[in-house]
Amino acid sequence: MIEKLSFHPNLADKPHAAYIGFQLCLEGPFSALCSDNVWKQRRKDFSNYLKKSRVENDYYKTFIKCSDRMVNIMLESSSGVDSNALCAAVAHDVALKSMFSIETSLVYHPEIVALLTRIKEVASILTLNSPIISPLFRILQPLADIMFGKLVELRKLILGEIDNQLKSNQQPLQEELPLSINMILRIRRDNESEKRMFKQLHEVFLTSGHTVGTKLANVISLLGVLPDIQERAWQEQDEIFGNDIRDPTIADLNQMKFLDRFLKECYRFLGPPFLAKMATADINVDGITIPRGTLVIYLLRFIKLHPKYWRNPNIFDPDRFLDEDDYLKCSYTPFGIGVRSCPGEYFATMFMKITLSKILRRLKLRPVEKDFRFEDIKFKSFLLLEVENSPMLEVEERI
Ligand code: HEM
Repeated sequence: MIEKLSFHPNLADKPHAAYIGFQLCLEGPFSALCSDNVWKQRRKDFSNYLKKSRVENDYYKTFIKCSDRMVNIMLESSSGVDSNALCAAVAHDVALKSMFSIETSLVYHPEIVALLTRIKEVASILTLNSPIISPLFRILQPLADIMFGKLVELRKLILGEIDNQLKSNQQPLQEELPLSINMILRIRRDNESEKRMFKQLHEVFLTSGHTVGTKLANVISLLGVLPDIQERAWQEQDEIFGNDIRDPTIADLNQMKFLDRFLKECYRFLGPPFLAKMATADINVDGITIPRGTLVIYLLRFIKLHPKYWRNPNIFDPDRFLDEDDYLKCSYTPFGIGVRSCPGEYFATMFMKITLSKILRRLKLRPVEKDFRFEDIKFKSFLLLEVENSPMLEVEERI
């Protein structure tokens, strides 16, 4: 049923009421309607800029550089690693370099990262409470504008840099420019408003940086509290690399089957808790009619932990994915499903695998608070499901 619904052309719009927090700051594929030309064009852009060949050829070096920097910072953190702050910073550095062609070192500026984190939290809270907040929307809009106004400095920096890049590209070859510049060129050509430009840039920034930062931090927390799993993941790295300290190649990454299963199991616990869609016309599926205008919410959290679909669903067991055929494809959808599914899946997965490979080979992680176990982890529902009480992690170098 979910599969049929997800690929149904009349059930692909993200209803504004359900994603209201994000409406305040996004205006691109994420929040536009499928019938809207903005969605078609931006979706094409995202898909083009995030395709496999581009990720492997254009972004690989950035992934390696940023993950090296992150491992070094972890090694220097004598009082323990706050994976949330570190991963958010690294992910935004990666996003700015790959999508905006801007070199940053946010890893050394926790105050900017803290601001970004607050903003995304407020947007998530607005979204999750939209039925209550919708009537107050008019009152909240100016407040939100003031709050997002705090991003002005960062925007200025980004736009200033983009302007420089535009000046040095008098006759730009669209394909070779970063995603953000291509978007701006088109927005200016079509005389669209500055506001729209900010929103679109913010969308690129948020979708590429926030999601990856949050998921990477959560995955590292889980690794830290699951010592047996961490050991198995390290053994796999040891079998592939032995004492060789080279960077992982694409072929190496493809060999990391246990790491793949570990990530999938992390996503089963940590993917989006829900997806919301709107029927734009009557839909008939399996004898059921969903009338036009119906808000359809997929309760993914419920499905991903339901004993009908998963053996021992509350146990963290990457090996359940060894016999994947046993599981219904649609009970596992961390990147969404259908025409609105996430175009950044390969980008996110590749960066995360490179970073985890580097961490596993060099470091052993354990919670500073010795008794902290997987069972102590609390999950909280934002737009993505997140770890609420990430433990500070102690780092030991593997020799
Ligand atoms: C671990 C990281 C990520 C996760 C878990 C994730 C998850 C998701 C989910 C669940 C959706 C909604 C799908 C739906 O409504 O059916 C989505 C949409 C989207 N994601 Fe991601 N994402 C991640 C990384 C990225 C990255 C790195 C980018 C871009 C660089 C990106 C860009 C987008 C865009 C543009 C959309 C909107 C697609 C549309 O509505 O047509 N995401 N993502």
